[in-house]
Amino acid sequence: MTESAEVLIQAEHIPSYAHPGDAGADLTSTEALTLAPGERRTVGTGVSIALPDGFAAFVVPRSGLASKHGITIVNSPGTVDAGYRGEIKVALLNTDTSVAYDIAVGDRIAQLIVMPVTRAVFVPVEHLPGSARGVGGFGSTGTTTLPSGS
Ligand SMILES: O=c1ccn([C@H]2C[C@H](O)[C@@H](COP(=O)(O)OP(=O)(O)OP(=O)(O)O)O2)c(=O)[nH]1
Ligand SMILES: [Mg+2]
Repeated sequence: MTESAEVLIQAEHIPSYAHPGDAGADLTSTEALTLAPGERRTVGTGVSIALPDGFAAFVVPRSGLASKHGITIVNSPGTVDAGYRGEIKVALLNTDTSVAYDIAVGDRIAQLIVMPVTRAVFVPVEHLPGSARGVGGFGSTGTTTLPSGS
């Protein structure tokens, strides 16, 4: 990862990248709580940032919490706008149907990915240009392996 951007921050715990080259910086919980099976809760991180213009940050789940415990984020990826100055919060969901999940203060609950974004200039038209895909979507190509060369 070669690109970097300066992001102004106020935080109890500065989000940290676990390894060089990681895309996501881990966000920690400011609260101790237990997520009952099926429960969702919006949890504080104690982090407020000012992104440069032309950037956004995305709050995304940690794969370990998801695969081991079923902990995900309801609105993933949560979008943090460049103009947002409030506390970044994480809308956690325990998808497990039988096991509660305990979170302690300082636990890493999500990760933040900072990315450049493009604002669209929407141009209304009568007809959209054709494309190879056309209107096919939502599984239109099936699930089995495509023939090689396609
Ligand atoms: O996971 C998230 C998603 C959003 N936000 C903050 C930053 C973002 O800039 C703001 C608004 O988010 P969004 O636009 O997704 O929510 P909304 O429901 O459309 O609220 P609003 O009407 O304030 O835009 O909430 C978070 O802290 N965590
Ligand atoms: Mg919004």
